[in-house]
Amino acid sequence: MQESLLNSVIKITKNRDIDSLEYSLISTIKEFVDCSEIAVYKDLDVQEELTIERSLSLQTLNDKEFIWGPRQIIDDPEPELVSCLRSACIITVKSNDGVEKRWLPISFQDKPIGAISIVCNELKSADQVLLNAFCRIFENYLFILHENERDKLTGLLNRQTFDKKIKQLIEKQVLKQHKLTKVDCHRKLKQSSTSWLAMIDIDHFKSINDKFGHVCGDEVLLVLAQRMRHFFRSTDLIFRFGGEEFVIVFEPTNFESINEKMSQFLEMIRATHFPFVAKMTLSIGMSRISPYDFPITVLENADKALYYAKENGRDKLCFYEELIADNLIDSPDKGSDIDLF
Ligand SMILES: Nc1nc2c(ncn2[C@@H]2O[C@H](COP(=O)(O)OP(=O)(O)OP(=O)(O)O)[C@@H](O)[C@H]2O)c(=O)[nH]1
Repeated sequence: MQESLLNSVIKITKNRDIDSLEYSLISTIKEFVDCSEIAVYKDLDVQEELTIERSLSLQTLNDKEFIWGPRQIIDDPEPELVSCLRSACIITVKSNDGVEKRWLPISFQDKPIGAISIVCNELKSADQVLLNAFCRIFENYLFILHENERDKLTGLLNRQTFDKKIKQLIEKQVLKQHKLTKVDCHRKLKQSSTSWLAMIDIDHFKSINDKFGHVCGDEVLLVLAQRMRHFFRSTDLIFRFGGEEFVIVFEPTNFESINEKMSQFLEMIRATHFPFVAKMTLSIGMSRISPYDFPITVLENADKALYYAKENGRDKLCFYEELIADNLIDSPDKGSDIDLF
């Protein structure tokens, strides 16, 4: 027991990203505690309101079979989960047939940010001690990983994590594509839906710095980052890529939807009153992420579209694929001067 426990701790602390950490935590709990369901919940804290996402779950079907549940926003969370998140206390509910559901809070810098739920027949006191210990290890390690993945000023994902995250996304798409080729008619239906990458750059940001100083420039960056977090879905990955440059990787959707969403975003930014600057605009270059693309190619494509937007009046959204189709930019073989790592 002691040896396998140590091995589990080693397994948990081997992780280098938060998604794998959640996966290890659930598998470890499953290994040591006899239960039928485990899930990790997160409070996404959108516009200071409780917005709960179930980031990962495991449901046992029988001795050998279980299913992993995907990331999902919970529109109607159970009141016990809400209480657990609000009070940072363990909440337990026992049904008449003896099945127990327990919610354990997960805190980050003393603030509850999520919870682990577990369903089992009877939670023995030794299991309770283990569960609490696993949650504390998870919390501590979450803190370290969070610090490594995030940009210090804005709290958005940093550039160093981009490569890993986009590779994971492309791998997922390739797998999906393989499955769909087996069901050809399904593929036709889904063809127009792909992931997208947006490269966003503030227009004339240097003049904000020059006029008001770097600290005020930082404040503008911070407000923009908050606006982006509130405007886009929690499942979209938002990176601060460089000084005043941001990259967003979107979940699969079709051209019309992403075009509309990004146009609304530009409109929202135009209407926002930023500190020190009454009006600020953005230029955006977009590129489709195809399953067999290299991350650098996607970035280069979005960068070319962004460059075109900057050269053609700024405050606009340009799609790489449209620019190519309309012969407005060079063919794919010509190089770009994007500086990668
Ligand atoms: N405040 C602040 N400024 C930064 C940071 N990183 C980069 N910058 C500044 O961002 C500015 C970027 O300027 P440029 O690349 O010339 O572009 P721009 O003025 O935004 O003009 P266009 O992109 O051509 O519209 C420079 O003044 C940098 O010093 C940062 O972390 N904080």
